[in-house]
Amino acid sequence: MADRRYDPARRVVVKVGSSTLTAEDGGLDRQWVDDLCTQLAALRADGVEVVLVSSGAVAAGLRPLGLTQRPTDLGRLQAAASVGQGELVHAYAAALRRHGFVAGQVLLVPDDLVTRDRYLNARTTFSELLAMGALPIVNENDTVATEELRFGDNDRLAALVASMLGVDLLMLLSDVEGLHDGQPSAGAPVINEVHDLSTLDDRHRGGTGSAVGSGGMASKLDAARVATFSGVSCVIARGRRPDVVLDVARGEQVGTWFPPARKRPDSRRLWLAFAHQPAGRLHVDAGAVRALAQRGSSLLAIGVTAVDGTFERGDAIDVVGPDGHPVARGIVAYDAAEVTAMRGRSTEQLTDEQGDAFAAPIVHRDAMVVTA
Ligand SMILES: Nc1ncnc2c1ncn2[C@@H]1O[C@H](COP(=O)(O)OP(=O)(O)O)[C@@H](O)[C@H]1O
Ligand SMILES: N[C@@H](CCC(=O)OP(=O)(O)O)C(=O)O
Repeated sequence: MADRRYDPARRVVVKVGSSTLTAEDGGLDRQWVDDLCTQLAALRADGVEVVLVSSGAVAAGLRPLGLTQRPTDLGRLQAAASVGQGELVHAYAAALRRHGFVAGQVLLVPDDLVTRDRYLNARTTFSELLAMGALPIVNENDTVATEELRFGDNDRLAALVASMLGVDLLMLLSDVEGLHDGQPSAGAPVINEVHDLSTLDDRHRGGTGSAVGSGGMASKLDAARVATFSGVSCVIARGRRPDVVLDVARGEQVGTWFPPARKRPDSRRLWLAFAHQPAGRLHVDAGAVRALAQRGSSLLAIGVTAVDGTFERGDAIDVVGPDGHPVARGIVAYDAAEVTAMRGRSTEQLTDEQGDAFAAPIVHRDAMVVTA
């Protein structure tokens, strides 16, 4: 078809938000869950590998616990999620089974992706589930995630899973037609395509979102950044649009499309860029930014102007340009005190003074991913 945006996807992550899953009374809309599963099963029957990231645990837990509205305190939110997650997966598993497919539950917390061996382990589990024809259903492990150690919203979690699995397409299904050029309630039109996320501003990032959702548009745009950097197409579309999953998977012009920004970087760099939490920041001068971003060089001490944080050798750090924007993330070869002592000095000066002990770059280019 001439008006396709991209070739039909062979491997997709579909994320559905609480705002789409919930009925008028705030509980789980089982009829919509059935309809979604009919679409997912049709894709799967066509040979497309599908991972579903579904919010809605808290929403699904409200009614069984006799709650009439979403609690605000962490303890009761976690209790509601504990009850609701079972309800949610049961609803998906029952609906998929009617189409002959099996669901597998995957609950993740950020630590599962931060440590390299756990990241690889999670990736293997997904691959095995997909190879066996099952449909992984993912959510944050809300009952154990703490305020400080959360993905925060499932848009980010879905983008990390899409990046980790190297899928072709990430679909973020919400209660809006796509990214509006301003507040949807004020009649701002939907943007069809976004080729450069840096052209968007606060008008597009909007507020925190609907009453039941948590991230709003800002978290979807952050997810689009992670996806497109990872070589994954991203589409934001309305979850209740008939056949939305099938149409978006085929590349039809639905919602807002964010084409991949680059070819998929290698898996280790993607993990470094997104899953890893930086332990500190290195501020660098404009010359170092050019060397990293344009020439793919290693970061040398001479370009470092300041050091934030108390990191150890081997920790992940962000490299920040003179304007305060991150330009790269990498594994640092020295601890914070050593980098502080070395900063601004040439490799020759350092070798003259210290011998070979400080001759290596601060961050070697093989252990760095440029994100600017
Ligand atoms: N520029 C914008 N375009 C579209 N939606 C926006 C925009 N700014 C803010 N929003 C809000 O984001 C909400 C969707 O986010 P959220 O409630 O977190 O949904 P979900 O539960 O699907 O993740 C919309 O209902 C809308 O009110
Ligand atoms: N993990 C939570 C959902 C958190 C979340 O990101 O919600 P949403 O913004 O609706 O996608 C739950 O299952 O209720």
